[in-house]
Amino acid sequence: MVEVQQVSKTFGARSTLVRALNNLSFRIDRGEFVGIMGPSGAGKTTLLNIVSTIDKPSTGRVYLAGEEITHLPESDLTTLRRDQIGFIFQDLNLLSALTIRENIVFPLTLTAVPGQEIQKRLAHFSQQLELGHLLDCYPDELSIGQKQRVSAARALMTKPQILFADEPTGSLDSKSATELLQYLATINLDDETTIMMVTHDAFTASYCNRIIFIKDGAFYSEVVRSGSRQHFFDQIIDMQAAIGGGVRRDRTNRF
Ligand SMILES: Nc1ncnc2c1ncn2[C@@H]1O[C@H](COP(=O)(O)OP(=O)(O)OP(=O)(O)O)[C@@H](O)[C@H]1O
Repeated sequence: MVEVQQVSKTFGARSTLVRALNNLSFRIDRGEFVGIMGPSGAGKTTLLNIVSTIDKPSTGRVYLAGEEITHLPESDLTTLRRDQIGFIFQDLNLLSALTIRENIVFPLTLTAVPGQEIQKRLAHFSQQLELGHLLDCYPDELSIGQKQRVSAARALMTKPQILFADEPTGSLDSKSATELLQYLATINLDDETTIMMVTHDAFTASYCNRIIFIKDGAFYSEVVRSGSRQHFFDQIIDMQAAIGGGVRRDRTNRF
């Protein structure tokens, strides 16, 4: 579903040159729920931006659902984003002049999805994410956690093949975070939505099936879940300790 081949990314030039990604390669199969972790400055957000078509690599290739996206013209990227990709990013990008209902259906307004189907999905996702009572409110009237759930519902409305998430629980209290993660795990299992999620948090990461650790823009290691979530969490914590370099560690027991 995702293939990253020898991707490098540099910013700036000469004395200000920063090598954010350095010859990075990996793949994510359809239906996987993969976490990207690593120390601050490792290149996680740069990687997510490149794989999710927001930015381009300096060198290397990226394939999404079998299609090389690295050299696709902007018009094709727009279609790809609209039809196949969902985003849950930290800056929620909700449109303040629109109601929650309008925000959630917004990605489908320019598609051929029939109105009846849009209403069906709206009912489904607003029920799943407990947003039914908020549909006529405006974003400014909602808490951060509620806005994050709206952002998730909006991302899921197009039934994306792949969902990209950047610290999706970053601004949530632990109850809301757990609910959102459980929901992501459910759509990953039930709808086979492939998920790639950047996070610093081992508890959040423990909902994934596999974690790719990067350091200094390069592949460092990976951990695959084989047993309980608690055991996976412990393995992630151990890898964070091994990788060092300013990784935030939170051993708090949230299970
Ligand atoms: N637009 C940019 N211009 C210049 N340098 C950049 C730019 N974006 C990222 N960088 C640099 O690239 C490196 C990787 O940054 P990136 O944000 O991808 O790391 P990260 O792993 O997501 O970090 P954090 O965990 O702190 O969010 C850092 O050294 C950063 O300063």
